[in-house]
Amino acid sequence: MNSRHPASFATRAIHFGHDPAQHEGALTPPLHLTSTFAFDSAEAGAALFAGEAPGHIYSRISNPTLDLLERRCAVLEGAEAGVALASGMGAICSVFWTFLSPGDEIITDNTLYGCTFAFMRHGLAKFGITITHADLTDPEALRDALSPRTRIVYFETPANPNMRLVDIAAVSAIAKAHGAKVIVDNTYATPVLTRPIELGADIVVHSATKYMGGHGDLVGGIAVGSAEDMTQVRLVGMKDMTGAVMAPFNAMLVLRGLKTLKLRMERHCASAMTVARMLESHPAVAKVYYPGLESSSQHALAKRQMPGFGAMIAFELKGGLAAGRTMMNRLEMIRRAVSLGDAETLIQHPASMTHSTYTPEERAAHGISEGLVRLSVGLEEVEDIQADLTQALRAPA
Ligand SMILES: C/C=C(/N=C/c1c(COP(=O)(O)O)cnc(C)c1O)C(=O)O
Repeated sequence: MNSRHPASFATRAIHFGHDPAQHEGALTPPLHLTSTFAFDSAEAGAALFAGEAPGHIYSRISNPTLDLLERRCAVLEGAEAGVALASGMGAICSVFWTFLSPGDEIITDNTLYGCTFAFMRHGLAKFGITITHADLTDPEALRDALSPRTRIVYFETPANPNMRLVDIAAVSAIAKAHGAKVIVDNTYATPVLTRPIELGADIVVHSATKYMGGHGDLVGGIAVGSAEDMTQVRLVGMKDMTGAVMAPFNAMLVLRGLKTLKLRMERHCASAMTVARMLESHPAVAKVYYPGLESSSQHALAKRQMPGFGAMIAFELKGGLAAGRTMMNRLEMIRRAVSLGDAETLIQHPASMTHSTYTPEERAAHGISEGLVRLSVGLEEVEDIQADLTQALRAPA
C-alpha cells in the first residue's frame, strides 16, 4: 500500500466519534437495542417530529448506534454524512427512490451486480425511469449518452464480476457539468482503496455485508454523501419509501469490522496479487481479470486510482464452464458460495448464480462470459489458497 491514504484512516476507523468518558468509560460504543425513544413531554415529542429539536424518535428513522456508524463511514469516505441500511440493495434502492421521478433517466455502466441490474431493468423501469447503459470505461461514451433527462450516472469500480474500472474523476467531471448526480458503488474497493467523493462523486453506496463487516456474519448497507442528500435519503428514501433500516446489532458488528478494515484490505490485496499471478501463469487458465496485473488493459488507470487492487479476481478456464465447474467442485478449503469480502476465500459462477438475473444475451452484451468464475480472496495463508486452487486445477483424470 502506498502512502496515499489519509494517515489517520486506520486510527479514525477505530476511534472516530466515540469518547469512553461520555459512556461511563465504556471502551466500545454502547449497543442501543431499542425500537423507540421516550419523550420528556408531549411538547418535546412534537418538537422532535417537527424537526425543531435534536434527538431520536424511532429506530426506523435514527438510532445512536447507527448514528456513530454513519458518521464514521462518512469520515472514512470523505463525505459529510451517511445513512446505514439493511443491505446493499437497501442502500441502492433507498438512494434511487429518493432522487428519481417518472421520466428521469439513469446512465449506468455495462457491468453491474445482478440484483442492481434487475432493480434497474425490472424495477425502476416499471415506474417510468429510463435505464441507459453506456461503456463508462470510456468517459467520452458518457458524454454521447447524456440527455436532458439524465439525473443519475451510476457505476461500480471495480465492477462485479468482470473487474472493469471506471475513471471516477473523468466521469464525474462530465456528469456534473451536465448537472447529473454521480453515484458510485464502492463495495469492491472500500474507502481503503478508493474514495469516490474525493474524486468528484456525489454519493457512495456499499454493501456493508462485504468487506466493511468482513466476517460473513451480517447483511447491511451504507450510503454516504452531502448532509443535504443524506437527510433526503433518510427521511424520504429509507423512512418512507423502503423502510430498509439497519438493525442496531448489525451496526455494532460493522463498527467492529471497520476497526480492522485497512489491515484486512492490505492482507487481502497482497494475497490476491499472488493468486492472480499464479492463475495467469497456470496452463489450465485462459484469462485472468485483475487490475493489478500488468497485462490488464486498465492497469494504468488502476495504478492511478487505487493504491491497492482489491481482492476480487475473475478468470476463465480453457475448458470453459465445464472445466470451471469441475475445478470448483474439487476445491476442499475454498468455499463455493456467493457474497465476497469475507475472511474465507469464496468462489462462485456468476452466469448461473449472482448474474443469473441477466439473460444469456444480456450477459454476452454486458461482458459477462458463461465460463467466468469469480474468486473472493480471503485471509487464509496464501499458500493454502494457492494449494487448493492448484489441486483443483490439475488436469482432468
Ligand atoms: C450475494 C451478493 C453479492 N453482491 C452484492 C452486492 C450488492 C448488494 O448488497 P447486499 O447483498 O444487498 O448486501 C451491492 N453492490 C455490489 C457491488 C454487490 O456485489 C455477490 O456479488 O455475491
